[in-house]
Amino acid sequence: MTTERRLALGVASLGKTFGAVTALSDVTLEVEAGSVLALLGENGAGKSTFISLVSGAVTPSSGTIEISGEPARLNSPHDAARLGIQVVHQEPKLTNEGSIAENIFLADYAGGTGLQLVSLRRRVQRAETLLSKLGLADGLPPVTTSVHRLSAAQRQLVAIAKAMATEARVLFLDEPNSSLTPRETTQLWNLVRALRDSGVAVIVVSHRLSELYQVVDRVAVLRDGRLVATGTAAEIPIPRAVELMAGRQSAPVKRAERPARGDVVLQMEGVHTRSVHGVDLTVHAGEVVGLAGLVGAGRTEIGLAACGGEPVLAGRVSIDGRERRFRSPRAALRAGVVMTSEERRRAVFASHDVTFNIAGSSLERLSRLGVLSRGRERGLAGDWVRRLALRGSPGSPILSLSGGNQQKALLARALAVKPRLVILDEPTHGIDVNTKAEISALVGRLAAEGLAVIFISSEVEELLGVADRVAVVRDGRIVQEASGTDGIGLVAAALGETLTPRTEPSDRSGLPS
Ligand SMILES: Nc1ncnc2c1ncn2[C@@H]1O[C@H](COP(=O)(O)OP(=O)(O)OP(=O)(O)O)[C@@H](O)[C@H]1O
Repeated sequence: MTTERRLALGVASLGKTFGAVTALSDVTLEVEAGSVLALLGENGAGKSTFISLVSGAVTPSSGTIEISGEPARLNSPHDAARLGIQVVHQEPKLTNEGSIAENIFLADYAGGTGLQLVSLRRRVQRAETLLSKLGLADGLPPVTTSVHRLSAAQRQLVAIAKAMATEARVLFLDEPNSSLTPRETTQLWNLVRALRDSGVAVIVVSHRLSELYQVVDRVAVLRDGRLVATGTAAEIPIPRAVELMAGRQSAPVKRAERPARGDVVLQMEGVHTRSVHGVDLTVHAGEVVGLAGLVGAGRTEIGLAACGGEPVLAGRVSIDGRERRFRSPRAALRAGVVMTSEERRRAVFASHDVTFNIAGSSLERLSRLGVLSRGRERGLAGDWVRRLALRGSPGSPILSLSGGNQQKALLARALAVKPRLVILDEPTHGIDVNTKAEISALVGRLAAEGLAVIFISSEVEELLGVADRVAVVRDGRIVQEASGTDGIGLVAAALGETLTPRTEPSDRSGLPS
């Protein structure tokens, strides 16, 4: 094995503007073969733009790119792929009907001709060989298994295997661990280490810094589109990275002291829906109740049952002591119950601007005699843009915002209706560390003013910081409840250590029952 340092990727003075917005400016960076680089930055700092430029999806406005020491002109992702650049996105685009083997070797269909160049049997063999070379043979079901049967973590592994089937030399992983349990993340990092040891340059974007730092060698920090620091993980430890990302020292966000909880706002008694089985849950005014559990455990479905998103088949849902049978989320909204969706892409009003995306659920309140006041709409949106430090002007198309900033707009839309009860489903997915802490603090302040909150999160640390009480959900049931820092801490520890991938058949949470 050679000890010679080889550059896998080099960019010089790389920049990109979108109209008046400078997304990336004058970035010069080198990434060695056989290393893992963390690309850090707050929401809107330019990370996705960097990936898009280097992977040929977007053309730079300025600067140069070198791949394996050779200048590269990338006119398409295909050009970049030929030169060994691959990107695995947070939700990998896999063909659900296809098997693992078919997905990995999709490129073996002759481009555009529909011709199958390699027999199925051969593909199965090649997939098995590749997976065992990558050390994944035991982490995945047989390669003939259909991809739609896989967990989020297994889909990530298949997407990486697919990227490696093309002999990638530079692999970008965009928020690969954001929906994974700690155990799944460990498995993913083992794969990343194996790739690094085989000479691949792996560049990882993630807002879950403590997990990310388990695997990275070097760190590069972007702020406002500029590269503000590079160094080893030891030279730029997490607290320093967070400061560099923000451009200021971040004061620890203190948990807001809350007065004693108020009256019961939500009461669910023996609630059954298609996927919820006999749930009892009470949330008081001024209380934040966390719902913990695996992706797919039924946390979202409990929220949907409370807000008219899923028909209640049996049991009772009461708001402020009155039984309600909401026929739709819109009906629940009128009663002051609102839920944010974890599926950002479906929840944004894609063809509208930031203002409408924030004010969209408050239009009745902003209207007089049925006429919408544009001034009040803009005022409301502007207020939330400031409160959430949302990066993007109120008049910008929502899709021109970075992912994390779109997420903030959705959160603002829910809070702007001044609800009695808000159900937040993974509200900080894709949100940077500082903003995440600010959002927890904001939720705490709103609770202190009397809001009742259900906070769904797969990040146990976050629940520890924000929730007064945590209910653990498994298979559509609440299997455990805990309150107080110690109780929640115990639940958090149990979740962190024992969660297992969701395709495992029997006991899926491993929690003490
Ligand atoms: N197509 C576009 N049109 C206009 N502005 C854009 C476009 N794409 C990105 N931007 C802007 O460029 C800036 C950088 O966005 P980018 O998506 O690269 O950030 P990011 O670091 O990936 O953020 P996040 O952590 O939220 O994903 C943002 O201000 C964003 O609004």
